[in-house]
Amino acid sequence: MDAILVVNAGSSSLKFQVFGIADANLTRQVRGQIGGIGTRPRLQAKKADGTVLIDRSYAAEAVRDLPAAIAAAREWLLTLDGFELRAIGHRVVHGGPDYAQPVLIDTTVLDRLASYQDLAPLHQPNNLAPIRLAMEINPDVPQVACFDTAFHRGHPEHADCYALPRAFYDQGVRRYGFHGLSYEYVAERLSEIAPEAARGKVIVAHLGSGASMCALREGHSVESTMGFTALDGLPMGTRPGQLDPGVVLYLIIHKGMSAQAVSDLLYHDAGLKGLSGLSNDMRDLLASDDPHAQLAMAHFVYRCVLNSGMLAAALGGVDAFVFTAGVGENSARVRARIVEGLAWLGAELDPLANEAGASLISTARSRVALHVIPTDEELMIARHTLTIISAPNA
Ligand SMILES: Nc1ncnc2c1ncn2[C@@H]1O[C@H](COP(=O)(O)OP(=O)(O)O)[C@@H](O)[C@H]1O
Ligand SMILES: CC(=O)OP(=O)(O)O
Ligand SMILES: [Mg+2]
Repeated sequence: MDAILVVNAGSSSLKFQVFGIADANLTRQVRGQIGGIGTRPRLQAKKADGTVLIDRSYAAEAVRDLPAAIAAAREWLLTLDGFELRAIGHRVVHGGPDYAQPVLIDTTVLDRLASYQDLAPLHQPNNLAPIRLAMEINPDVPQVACFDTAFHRGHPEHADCYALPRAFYDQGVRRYGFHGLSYEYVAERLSEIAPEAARGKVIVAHLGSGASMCALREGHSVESTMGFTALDGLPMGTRPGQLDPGVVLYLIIHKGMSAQAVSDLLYHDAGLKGLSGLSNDMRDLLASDDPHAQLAMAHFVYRCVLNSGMLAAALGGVDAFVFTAGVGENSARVRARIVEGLAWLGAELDPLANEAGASLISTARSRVALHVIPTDEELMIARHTLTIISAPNA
């Protein structure tokens, strides 16, 4: 069967899917991931009908980072047969000022994407490594890069800029926003399950290991909590979220930290991990009664609520609020605590629906419809990839 392989390297997971192509349509064949990288690594993959193909746990040290996960996933993917690889679609987190659309990859594109590596050090190297590998091994299989930043590129300039001298904006110092493939999918899915709300003012909270929120108006992104890099906005597994830039200056000037040491701190040792001193994995914090774990949780919830207020202001109101990604899809407790903080917007949780993992978790009288929509970044990547390889000049 002709197939597209999709690869999505996040900060705590490597996700992959195989889609069959029949009559220019995509059919999901295999969906898998290595999640919990560095904490509780687990390789899982299923066929579209739910048949388990593999479910294997590893010691934390055995898959301690993304490169190790890429190697483990590759080894398993090579055991799959029955697929004729027609293309590979990749999530590439940073598209910089150059890419507002998915693109067919060649060495020029690859070099340009590599030049954004310092703007997304936690992701970009892991997004590009599988591309290089496939170029070497399968040079004839087309590869397509799909960007987290692309969905946000229509922001008005006053939202896209920082209050810095103009030259910096022209050089690419802009508020890009990330998780765009997830927001693109959620916007589309919401238009199917709640078309009226989807035409209105919607906040989507993508709460995973990386976390951000997006304000959607009529299905289009108008604001994001993330900016130039994926450090801004909400606190995350290992990233602090919004931080006074004065802290960075203080660390360099008064604490003698090098740029690399500050980068390591902000990308690897801050966020839930830094504040709790325990773990970057929300499940560990939820299971702990350690006061530092509880502080990290309280901070996360508080910042989610504060940022919701900011996005509500950007939209001038909120018709619907959507939870997605690892924490948003799976933790009823975190959802309940965030919704408590949204009561001032008229949001009212249906606790039973929330505990049951329903798709609609608000009461009938809630002024904000509350949804849980499992994201599918890989489906968006597969669609973009198919479009690009089907174009006449591809
Ligand atoms: N049942 C759960 N309760 C709370 N958090 C969860 C649960 N399941 C997964 N998570 C969290 O989801 C995060 C991973 O989400 P995911 O969207 O896959 O992240 P990423 O793509 O950024 O690697 C992890 O931090 C994990 O703790
Ligand atoms: C951009 C980003 O933070 O992605 P992820 O949540 O997959 O780590
Ligand atoms: Mg992710």
